[in-house]
Amino acid sequence: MLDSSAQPAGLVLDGIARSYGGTVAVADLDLTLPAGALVSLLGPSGCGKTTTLRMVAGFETPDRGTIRIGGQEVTGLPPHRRNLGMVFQNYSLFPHRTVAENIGFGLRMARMGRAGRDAEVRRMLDLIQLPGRGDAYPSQLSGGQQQRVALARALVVNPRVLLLDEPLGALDRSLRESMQFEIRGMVTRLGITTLLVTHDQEEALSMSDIVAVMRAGRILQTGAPSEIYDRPATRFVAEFLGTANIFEGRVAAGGSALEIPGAPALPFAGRAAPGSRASLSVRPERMALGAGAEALDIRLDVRVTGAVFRGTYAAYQVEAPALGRELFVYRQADGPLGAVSFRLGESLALGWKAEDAVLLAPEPAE
Ligand SMILES: Nc1ncnc2c1ncn2[C@@H]1O[C@H](COP(=O)(O)OP(=O)(O)OP(=O)(O)O)[C@@H](O)[C@H]1O
Repeated sequence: MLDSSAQPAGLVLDGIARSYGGTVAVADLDLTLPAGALVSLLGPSGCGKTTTLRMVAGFETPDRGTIRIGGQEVTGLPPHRRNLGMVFQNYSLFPHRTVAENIGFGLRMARMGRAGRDAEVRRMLDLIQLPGRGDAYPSQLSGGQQQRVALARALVVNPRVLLLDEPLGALDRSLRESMQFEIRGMVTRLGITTLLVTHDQEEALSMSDIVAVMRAGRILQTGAPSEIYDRPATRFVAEFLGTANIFEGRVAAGGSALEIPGAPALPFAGRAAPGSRASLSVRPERMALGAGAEALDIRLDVRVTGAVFRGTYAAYQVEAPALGRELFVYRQADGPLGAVSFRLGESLALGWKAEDAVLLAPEPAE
């Protein structure tokens, strides 16, 4: 078997930081991309994603820290000596050059001969499923096709790392979804180490091997998509990745349940110091309503205050008098797709398992 520890990581960011005047854009960030992995930086606007990507590309110099690609330090190298491929949302194609000329541009810069270039361009056109379209101009292609050409232009030079900055941001929803599959498939086939920057949680979760959630210049949590979604480390991560029911209270004597005045104790997975303040997160789809709630660790009486049809599931808002608040519950369709089966005002049991209540760590100071 291959010893993966013998292979250098695809890309390593070691303690990189960058400030502009008094603004800290990126603060001592560590991130390792295993060779061939697609890793995304996910976070809200202004959290430092683009600055991080620009330091990897060589458009910005870190104030401190090092960047290594395939084991080689590149921190001080200019962009053209790093051998990277880049696709940006607004990194448009040359409008007055054909698709083939656009794709072959990097090879011409590298002084590859005509015949070699033509063969490579044909190979890339097949890869992006636009065979025979080399003579078209960008304006004759759809937005998704143009973005595929931009991808081909980035990949044709066999870069060591591919950088994608909101590559699907300009596309409409249905096209974005098919492009997510396409880019994911291409990265897997080529085995190219890829860093994706996005503020779209669905895009990060569906495309990545590893997601790093950023806030205010720092990474809050790094992990496989299912890991950060199901076991968020902090309230910010829980809420940025989707809807979360957050409970705040004090840890009970045994260290494994949360006490909220007036409500039954809420057991959770793991342990915390008895008497300390703590928060729990429970995803709406981990909660059960009605008959499904009977045998679960936590049961509350609730009343339905909102019900909406979401296609493959129904979303409910329910009021829990014991907690004095509303909660969100998603229920997969068991009959017709996602049909709403509970009525407004109906009183029901709500329940969840202790293992689905995730203990959150305090948010690091900004
Ligand atoms: N050239 C610059 N001069 C001054 N401030 C900058 C510069 N570039 C970035 N910043 C600041 O650094 C912080 C991080 O910006 P950055 O663009 O990296 O965030 P981002 O997460 O990529 O956001 P967005 O998704 O909106 O692009 C912001 O506060 C931004 O205003």
